[in-house]
Amino acid sequence: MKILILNGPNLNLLGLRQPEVYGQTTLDEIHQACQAHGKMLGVEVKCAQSNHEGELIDWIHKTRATPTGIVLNAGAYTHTSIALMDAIASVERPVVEVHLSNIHQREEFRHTSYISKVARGMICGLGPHGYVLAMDALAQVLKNES
Ligand SMILES: O=C(O)[C@]1(O)C=C(c2cccc(Sc3ccccc3)c2)[C@@H](O)[C@H](O)C1
Repeated sequence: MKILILNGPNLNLLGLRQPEVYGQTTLDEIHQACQAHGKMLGVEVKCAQSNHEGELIDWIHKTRATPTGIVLNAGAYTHTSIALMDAIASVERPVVEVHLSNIHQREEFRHTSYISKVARGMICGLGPHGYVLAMDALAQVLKNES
C-alpha cells in the first residue's frame, strides 16, 4: 500500500515567507512528518514537489502502476488546472485534496477548485496537520478497497 504526497507550485518556498498565511513549517518538515506517519500506518510514502503542471501530471500517471492513494496540494493550480483534474480522473486512484490555508476564507478566485471535482475529499485550513489527516483517510480507503 502506497501514499504519494504531491505538492504543487511555490510550496518549495514554504516557511520562508507569509508565515501568517501558510505557517512557519517548511515543506521538508511536512514531508518528514508524512514519512514518520507512514511508518506508523505501515504504508510506503513517496513525497514530491514540482512547480511544473506537466511534472505533477506525470507523477499522478505513475500511480496507475500500483494501488496508491494521493495527497495533493496543487497550490495555485487548484484553481486553474483542468489538466490536473483530467489526470486525477484518468488514474482512478483515491485523492485527498489538501490546503494549508482555508481557501474559502480567502480571495474569491481561491474558492474554485478543479481538484475538488474529482477528489475523494478535501481538507483545508488545518495547516500541516491536514496532510496527516489526509493520510489517515487514504489508509482507510485503500484498506477498504483492497
Ligand atoms: O493553502 C494552500 O495550501 C494553497 O494550496 C497554497 C497556495 C500557495 C500560494 C502561493 C505560495 C504558496 S507556498 C509559499 C507561501 C509563502 C511564501 C512562499 C511560498 C502556496 C495557494 O496558491 C492556494 O490557493 C492555497
